[in-house]
Amino acid sequence: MFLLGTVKFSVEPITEILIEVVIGSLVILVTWLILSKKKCAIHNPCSSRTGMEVNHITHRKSNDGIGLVFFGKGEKEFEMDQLFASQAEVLGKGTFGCTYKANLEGKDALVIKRLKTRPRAFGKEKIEDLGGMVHENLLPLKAYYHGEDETLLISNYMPMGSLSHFLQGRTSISLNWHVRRKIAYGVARGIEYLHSQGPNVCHGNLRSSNILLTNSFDARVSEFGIAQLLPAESKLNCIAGYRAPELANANNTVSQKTDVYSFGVVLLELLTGKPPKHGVSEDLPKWVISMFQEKPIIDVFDQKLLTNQDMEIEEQMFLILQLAICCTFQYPKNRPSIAVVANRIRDICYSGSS
Ligand SMILES: Nc1ncnc2c1ncn2[C@@H]1O[C@H](COP(=O)(O)OP(=O)(O)OP(=O)(O)O)[C@@H](O)[C@H]1O
Repeated sequence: MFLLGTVKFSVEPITEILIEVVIGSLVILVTWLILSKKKCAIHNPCSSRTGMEVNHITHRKSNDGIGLVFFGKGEKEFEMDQLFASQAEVLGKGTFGCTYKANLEGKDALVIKRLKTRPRAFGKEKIEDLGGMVHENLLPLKAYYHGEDETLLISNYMPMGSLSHFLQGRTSISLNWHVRRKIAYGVARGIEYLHSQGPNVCHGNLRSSNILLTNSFDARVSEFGIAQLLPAESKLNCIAGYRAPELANANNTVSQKTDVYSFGVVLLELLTGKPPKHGVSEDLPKWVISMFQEKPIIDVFDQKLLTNQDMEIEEQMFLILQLAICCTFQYPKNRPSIAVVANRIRDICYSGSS
Protein backbone atom coordinates (compact mmCIF):
# COMPACT_ATOMS: atom_id res chain seq x y z
CA MET A 1 0.00 0.00 0.00
CA PHE A 2 1.50 3.24 -1.15
CA LEU A 3 0.72 5.52 1.71
CA LEU A 4 2.42 3.79 4.60
CA GLY A 5 5.82 4.14 3.03
CA THR A 6 5.46 7.86 2.46
CA VAL A 7 4.13 9.11 5.78
CA LYS A 8 6.83 10.43 8.11
CA PHE A 9 6.53 12.73 11.08
CA SER A 10 8.43 15.97 11.16
CA VAL A 11 8.34 19.39 12.69
CA GLU A 12 5.40 20.48 10.53
CA PRO A 13 2.07 21.19 12.23
CA ILE A 14 1.15 17.90 13.79
CA THR A 15 -2.60 18.30 13.37
CA GLU A 16 -2.37 18.67 9.58
CA ILE A 17 -0.20 15.59 9.34
CA LEU A 18 -2.48 13.65 11.68
CA ILE A 19 -5.47 14.46 9.46
CA GLU A 20 -3.59 13.22 6.39
CA VAL A 21 -2.48 10.09 8.24
CA VAL A 22 -6.03 9.35 9.42
CA ILE A 23 -7.46 9.87 5.93
CA GLY A 24 -4.62 7.79 4.51
CA SER A 25 -5.23 4.94 6.95
CA LEU A 26 -8.92 4.92 6.07
CA VAL A 27 -8.02 4.86 2.39
CA ILE A 28 -5.73 1.88 2.95
CA LEU A 29 -8.30 -0.02 4.99
CA VAL A 30 -11.24 0.54 2.66
CA THR A 31 -9.15 -0.07 -0.46
CA TRP A 32 -7.78 -3.29 0.96
CA LEU A 33 -11.22 -4.50 1.99
CA ILE A 34 -12.69 -3.85 -1.43
CA LEU A 35 -9.79 -4.97 -3.57
CA SER A 36 -9.20 -8.12 -1.56
CA LYS A 37 -12.54 -9.32 -2.95
CA LYS A 38 -11.38 -8.85 -6.53
CA LYS A 39 -9.56 -11.16 -8.83
CA CYS A 40 -6.19 -10.12 -10.12
CA ALA A 41 -6.54 -10.66 -13.87
CA ILE A 42 -5.28 -7.36 -15.27
CA HIS A 43 -6.84 -6.07 -18.46
CA ASN A 44 -4.64 -3.29 -19.70
CA PRO A 45 -6.72 -0.99 -21.90
CA CYS A 46 -3.71 0.24 -23.78
CA SER A 47 -1.82 -1.54 -26.49
CA SER A 48 1.52 -1.71 -24.73
CA ARG A 49 2.49 -1.65 -21.09
CA THR A 50 4.91 1.22 -21.39
CA GLY A 51 3.15 3.16 -24.12
CA MET A 52 6.50 4.21 -25.52
CA GLU A 53 6.67 4.13 -29.27
CA VAL A 54 9.23 1.79 -30.72
CA ASN A 55 10.46 4.34 -33.26
CA HIS A 56 13.48 6.17 -32.03
CA ILE A 57 13.34 9.84 -32.58
CA THR A 58 15.74 11.36 -35.05
CA HIS A 59 16.33 15.07 -34.80
CA ARG A 60 16.80 16.95 -37.99
CA LYS A 61 18.63 20.12 -37.22
CA SER A 62 19.20 23.17 -39.33
CA ASN A 63 22.86 23.67 -40.13
CA ASP A 64 23.37 26.95 -38.35
CA GLY A 65 21.37 26.02 -35.24
CA ILE A 66 18.84 28.73 -35.98
CA GLY A 67 15.60 28.21 -37.86
CA LEU A 68 13.06 25.44 -38.19
CA VAL A 69 13.87 22.07 -36.65
CA PHE A 70 11.70 18.98 -37.16
CA PHE A 71 11.41 15.99 -34.88
CA GLY A 72 10.78 12.42 -35.94
CA LYS A 73 11.54 10.50 -39.05
CA GLY A 74 9.25 12.35 -41.44
CA GLU A 75 10.23 14.73 -44.20
CA LYS A 76 10.32 18.43 -43.58
CA GLU A 77 6.62 19.11 -43.99
CA PHE A 78 6.59 22.87 -44.42
CA GLU A 79 8.79 25.95 -44.55
CA MET A 80 8.62 28.90 -42.20
CA ASP A 81 7.42 31.11 -45.06
CA GLN A 82 4.41 28.82 -45.51
CA LEU A 83 3.71 28.98 -41.80
CA PHE A 84 3.88 32.76 -41.67
CA ALA A 85 1.67 33.01 -44.77
CA SER A 86 -0.95 30.58 -43.43
CA GLN A 87 -4.37 31.50 -42.12
CA ALA A 88 -4.04 31.59 -38.36
CA GLU A 89 -6.54 31.99 -35.57
CA VAL A 90 -5.80 32.68 -31.93
CA LEU A 91 -6.78 29.77 -29.67
CA GLY A 92 -5.85 31.50 -26.45
CA LYS A 93 -3.27 33.31 -24.41
CA GLY A 94 -1.85 30.91 -21.88
CA THR A 95 0.80 31.12 -19.21
CA PHE A 96 3.71 30.83 -21.60
CA GLY A 97 2.48 32.79 -24.57
CA CYS A 98 -0.08 33.00 -27.32
CA THR A 99 -1.37 29.84 -29.04
CA TYR A 100 -2.48 29.87 -32.68
CA LYS A 101 -4.13 27.35 -34.98
CA ALA A 102 -2.54 27.51 -38.43
CA ASN A 103 -4.20 26.09 -41.54
CA LEU A 104 -1.66 25.24 -44.21
CA GLU A 105 -3.07 24.44 -47.61
CA GLY A 106 -3.46 20.71 -48.17
CA LYS A 107 -2.11 19.78 -44.75
CA ASP A 108 -3.48 18.94 -41.32
CA ALA A 109 -3.90 21.97 -39.07
CA LEU A 110 -1.04 22.85 -36.74
CA VAL A 111 -0.86 24.52 -33.35
CA ILE A 112 1.85 27.08 -32.78
CA LYS A 113 2.80 28.33 -29.35
CA ARG A 114 4.74 31.57 -29.46
CA LEU A 115 6.71 31.69 -26.22
CA LYS A 116 6.40 35.06 -24.57
CA THR A 117 9.80 34.71 -22.92
CA ARG A 118 12.93 33.52 -24.68
CA PRO A 119 14.22 30.28 -23.22
CA ARG A 120 17.33 30.81 -21.14
CA ALA A 121 20.74 29.66 -22.27
CA PHE A 122 20.70 26.06 -23.50
CA GLY A 123 16.97 26.46 -24.10
CA LYS A 124 17.29 24.95 -27.57
CA GLU A 125 18.89 21.79 -26.20
CA LYS A 126 16.06 21.52 -23.68
CA ILE A 127 13.47 21.91 -26.42
CA GLU A 128 15.20 19.10 -28.29
CA ASP A 129 15.02 16.97 -25.14
CA LEU A 130 11.28 17.62 -25.06
CA GLY A 131 11.03 16.70 -28.74
CA GLY A 132 12.64 13.36 -27.92
CA MET A 133 9.95 12.46 -25.40
CA VAL A 134 7.55 10.13 -27.15
CA HIS A 135 4.67 8.33 -25.48
CA GLU A 136 1.19 7.49 -26.68
CA ASN A 137 -0.36 9.70 -24.02
CA LEU A 138 1.78 12.77 -24.75
CA LEU A 139 1.14 15.18 -27.61
CA PRO A 140 4.51 15.15 -29.39
CA LEU A 141 6.33 18.26 -30.45
CA LYS A 142 6.40 18.22 -34.24
CA ALA A 143 8.93 20.99 -34.73
CA TYR A 144 10.26 24.18 -33.26
CA TYR A 145 11.49 27.44 -34.64
CA HIS A 146 14.23 29.36 -32.91
CA GLY A 147 14.73 32.69 -34.61
CA GLU A 148 16.50 35.91 -33.74
CA ASP A 149 13.49 37.31 -31.94
CA GLU A 150 11.18 34.51 -31.09
CA THR A 151 10.76 30.85 -30.29
CA LEU A 152 7.79 28.84 -31.60
CA LEU A 153 6.74 25.34 -30.55
CA ILE A 154 4.72 23.47 -33.18
CA SER A 155 2.46 20.45 -32.71
CA ASN A 156 -0.56 18.89 -34.41
CA TYR A 157 -3.98 20.43 -33.91
CA MET A 158 -6.35 18.09 -32.04
CA PRO A 159 -9.86 18.75 -33.41
CA MET A 160 -11.68 17.18 -30.45
CA GLY A 161 -10.21 19.79 -28.11
CA SER A 162 -9.39 19.48 -24.46
CA LEU A 163 -10.82 17.65 -21.47
CA SER A 164 -11.87 20.97 -19.92
CA HIS A 165 -13.88 21.67 -23.08
CA PHE A 166 -15.95 18.54 -22.36
CA LEU A 167 -16.16 18.85 -18.58
CA GLN A 168 -17.10 22.51 -18.56
CA GLY A 169 -20.12 21.78 -20.72
CA ARG A 170 -18.99 23.52 -23.89
CA THR A 171 -20.31 20.54 -25.81
CA SER A 172 -23.48 18.47 -25.57
CA ILE A 173 -21.41 15.27 -25.29
CA SER A 174 -21.31 13.97 -21.74
CA LEU A 175 -18.37 11.73 -20.89
CA ASN A 176 -19.36 8.45 -19.21
CA TRP A 177 -17.29 6.73 -16.52
CA HIS A 178 -15.56 4.34 -18.93
CA VAL A 179 -14.26 7.29 -20.93
CA ARG A 180 -13.29 9.29 -17.84
CA ARG A 181 -11.34 6.44 -16.29
CA LYS A 182 -9.55 5.81 -19.60
CA ILE A 183 -8.54 9.47 -19.70
CA ALA A 184 -7.38 9.34 -16.06
CA TYR A 185 -5.27 6.26 -16.69
CA GLY A 186 -3.82 7.62 -19.92
CA VAL A 187 -2.79 10.91 -18.31
CA ALA A 188 -1.23 9.08 -15.37
CA ARG A 189 0.80 6.92 -17.76
CA GLY A 190 1.92 9.90 -19.82
CA ILE A 191 3.11 11.70 -16.69
CA GLU A 192 4.68 8.48 -15.38
CA TYR A 193 6.72 8.30 -18.59
CA LEU A 194 7.80 11.94 -18.21
CA HIS A 195 8.86 11.41 -14.60
CA SER A 196 10.82 8.31 -15.59
CA GLN A 197 13.08 10.52 -17.74
CA GLY A 198 14.87 11.88 -14.67
CA PRO A 199 14.17 13.01 -11.11
CA ASN A 200 13.90 16.65 -12.12
CA VAL A 201 11.75 16.12 -15.20
CA CYS A 202 8.15 17.16 -14.64
CA HIS A 203 5.21 18.59 -16.55
CA GLY A 204 4.90 21.74 -14.48
CA ASN A 205 1.52 22.91 -15.78
CA LEU A 206 -0.86 19.94 -15.76
CA ARG A 207 -4.50 20.99 -16.09
CA SER A 208 -7.56 19.84 -17.97
CA SER A 209 -7.08 22.35 -20.82
CA ASN A 210 -3.66 20.73 -21.45
CA ILE A 211 -5.22 17.27 -21.79
CA LEU A 212 -6.24 16.95 -25.42
CA LEU A 213 -8.43 14.15 -26.71
CA THR A 214 -8.35 11.96 -29.81
CA ASN A 215 -11.48 10.90 -31.68
CA SER A 216 -11.58 7.78 -29.51
CA PHE A 217 -11.14 9.86 -26.33
CA ASP A 218 -7.57 8.81 -25.67
CA ALA A 219 -5.63 11.42 -23.69
CA ARG A 220 -2.69 13.33 -25.15
CA VAL A 221 -1.04 15.57 -22.58
CA SER A 222 0.41 18.77 -24.04
CA GLU A 223 2.70 21.57 -22.83
CA PHE A 224 4.94 19.24 -20.84
CA GLY A 225 8.25 20.64 -19.70
CA ILE A 226 7.70 24.22 -20.89
CA ALA A 227 7.68 25.47 -17.30
CA GLN A 228 11.25 24.24 -16.95
CA LEU A 229 12.34 25.90 -20.18
CA LEU A 230 11.31 29.21 -18.72
CA PRO A 231 12.21 29.04 -15.05
CA ALA A 232 11.30 32.66 -14.47
CA GLU A 233 7.74 31.73 -15.39
CA SER A 234 7.58 28.64 -13.24
CA LYS A 235 6.20 30.61 -10.34
CA LEU A 236 3.33 31.81 -12.46
CA ASN A 237 2.40 28.49 -13.91
CA CYS A 238 0.00 25.97 -12.47
CA ILE A 239 -2.89 28.37 -12.38
CA ALA A 240 -4.98 28.68 -9.27
CA GLY A 241 -6.78 25.49 -8.50
CA TYR A 242 -4.02 23.21 -9.80
CA ARG A 243 -1.16 24.77 -7.86
CA ALA A 244 0.24 22.64 -5.04
CA PRO A 245 0.33 24.44 -1.66
CA GLU A 246 4.14 24.35 -1.43
CA LEU A 247 4.41 26.62 -4.49
CA ALA A 248 3.18 29.48 -2.31
CA ASN A 249 6.70 29.44 -0.87
CA ALA A 250 8.95 31.52 -3.12
CA ASN A 251 11.83 29.04 -2.67
CA ASN A 252 9.91 26.14 -4.21
CA THR A 253 9.52 25.39 -7.89
CA VAL A 254 7.46 22.87 -9.82
CA SER A 255 8.40 19.22 -9.23
CA GLN A 256 7.14 15.70 -9.72
CA LYS A 257 5.16 16.06 -6.48
CA THR A 258 3.47 19.27 -7.68
CA ASP A 259 2.50 17.32 -10.83
CA VAL A 260 0.90 14.66 -8.61
CA TYR A 261 -1.08 17.39 -6.84
CA SER A 262 -2.27 18.82 -10.19
CA PHE A 263 -3.15 15.32 -11.38
CA GLY A 264 -5.22 14.80 -8.21
CA VAL A 265 -7.18 17.94 -9.07
CA VAL A 266 -7.78 16.62 -12.61
CA LEU A 267 -9.08 13.37 -11.07
CA LEU A 268 -11.45 15.41 -8.90
CA GLU A 269 -12.66 17.30 -11.99
CA LEU A 270 -13.37 13.98 -13.70
CA LEU A 271 -15.27 12.68 -10.66
CA THR A 272 -17.21 15.80 -9.70
CA GLY A 273 -17.58 17.49 -13.11
CA LYS A 274 -16.71 20.73 -11.33
CA PRO A 275 -14.02 23.28 -12.23
CA PRO A 276 -10.84 23.27 -10.12
CA LYS A 277 -11.76 26.49 -8.41
CA HIS A 278 -15.13 25.77 -6.90
CA GLY A 279 -17.06 28.79 -5.71
CA VAL A 280 -15.36 32.14 -5.30
CA SER A 281 -12.29 31.01 -3.43
CA GLU A 282 -12.54 27.35 -2.56
CA ASP A 283 -10.23 24.82 -4.19
CA LEU A 284 -11.81 21.57 -5.36
CA PRO A 285 -9.88 19.38 -2.85
CA LYS A 286 -11.11 21.53 0.04
CA TRP A 287 -14.66 21.47 -1.29
CA VAL A 288 -14.60 17.66 -1.51
CA ILE A 289 -13.32 17.31 2.06
CA SER A 290 -15.95 19.77 3.33
CA MET A 291 -18.64 17.74 1.55
CA PHE A 292 -17.51 14.61 3.40
CA GLN A 293 -18.30 16.33 6.67
CA GLU A 294 -21.74 17.52 5.64
CA LYS A 295 -23.27 15.22 3.06
CA PRO A 296 -23.30 11.58 1.89
CA ILE A 297 -20.21 10.85 -0.23
CA ILE A 298 -22.36 10.09 -3.26
CA ASP A 299 -23.29 13.80 -3.46
CA VAL A 300 -19.68 14.64 -4.37
CA PHE A 301 -19.90 12.87 -7.74
CA ASP A 302 -21.03 14.34 -11.03
CA GLN A 303 -24.72 13.44 -11.19
CA LYS A 304 -24.27 12.52 -14.87
CA LEU A 305 -22.14 9.58 -13.71
CA LEU A 306 -24.83 8.18 -11.41
CA THR A 307 -27.65 7.52 -13.84
CA ASN A 308 -27.11 3.77 -14.24
CA GLN A 309 -26.89 2.90 -10.55
CA ASP A 310 -24.12 0.43 -11.37
CA MET A 311 -22.53 -0.77 -8.12
CA GLU A 312 -19.22 -1.67 -9.73
CA ILE A 313 -18.87 1.77 -11.30
CA GLU A 314 -19.76 3.49 -8.03
CA GLU A 315 -17.17 1.38 -6.22
CA GLN A 316 -14.49 2.38 -8.75
CA MET A 317 -15.46 6.05 -8.48
CA PHE A 318 -15.25 5.86 -4.72
CA LEU A 319 -11.78 4.30 -4.83
CA ILE A 320 -10.52 6.82 -7.41
CA LEU A 321 -11.88 9.59 -5.17
CA GLN A 322 -9.76 8.28 -2.31
CA LEU A 323 -6.75 8.20 -4.59
CA ALA A 324 -7.40 11.80 -5.69
CA ILE A 325 -7.49 12.88 -2.06
CA CYS A 326 -4.10 11.24 -1.46
CA CYS A 327 -2.68 13.03 -4.53
CA THR A 328 -3.82 16.39 -3.17
CA PHE A 329 -2.44 15.97 0.33
CA GLN A 330 -0.95 19.19 1.61
CA TYR A 331 2.54 17.84 2.24
CA PRO A 332 4.40 16.63 -0.87
CA LYS A 333 6.07 13.73 0.93
CA ASN A 334 2.64 12.31 1.80
CA ARG A 335 1.61 12.18 -1.86
CA PRO A 336 2.24 8.95 -3.80
CA SER A 337 4.47 8.93 -6.85
CA ILE A 338 2.72 9.06 -10.22
CA ALA A 339 3.94 5.51 -10.94
CA VAL A 340 2.08 4.27 -7.86
CA VAL A 341 -0.96 6.32 -8.87
CA ALA A 342 -1.00 4.84 -12.39
CA ASN A 343 -0.79 1.31 -10.98
CA ARG A 344 -3.62 2.00 -8.54
CA ILE A 345 -5.88 3.28 -11.31
CA ARG A 346 -5.12 0.16 -13.33
CA ASP A 347 -5.82 -2.11 -10.35
CA ILE A 348 -9.04 -0.31 -9.42
CA CYS A 349 -10.47 0.07 -12.92
CA TYR A 350 -9.07 -2.76 -15.00
CA SER A 351 -8.46 -5.68 -12.67
CA GLY A 352 -12.04 -6.95 -12.71
CA SER A 353 -14.41 -8.00 -15.43
CA SER A 354 -15.25 -4.57 -16.85
N1 LIG B 1 -2.74 20.96 -30.08
C1 LIG B 1 -3.92 21.49 -29.75
N2 LIG B 1 -5.05 21.09 -30.37
C2 LIG B 1 -6.25 21.63 -30.05
N3 LIG B 1 -6.43 22.58 -29.10
C3 LIG B 1 -5.34 23.01 -28.45
C4 LIG B 1 -4.03 22.50 -28.73
N4 LIG B 1 -3.15 23.11 -27.90
C5 LIG B 1 -3.86 23.96 -27.15
N5 LIG B 1 -5.17 23.92 -27.46
C6 LIG B 1 -6.26 24.69 -26.85
O1 LIG B 1 -6.03 26.07 -27.12
C7 LIG B 1 -6.47 26.86 -26.03
C8 LIG B 1 -5.38 27.85 -25.67
O2 LIG B 1 -4.24 27.11 -25.25
P1 LIG B 1 -3.12 27.79 -24.36
O3 LIG B 1 -2.08 26.77 -24.14
O4 LIG B 1 -2.72 29.09 -24.94
O5 LIG B 1 -3.88 28.15 -23.03
P2 LIG B 1 -4.25 27.26 -21.81
O6 LIG B 1 -3.97 25.82 -22.05
O7 LIG B 1 -5.66 27.63 -21.49
O8 LIG B 1 -3.28 27.87 -20.72
P3 LIG B 1 -1.80 27.42 -20.32
O9 LIG B 1 -0.89 27.70 -21.48
O10 LIG B 1 -1.51 28.27 -19.16
O11 LIG B 1 -1.84 25.99 -19.98
C9 LIG B 1 -6.82 25.89 -24.89
O12 LIG B 1 -8.23 25.78 -24.83
C10 LIG B 1 -6.22 24.57 -25.33
O13 LIG B 1 -7.02 23.48 -24.87
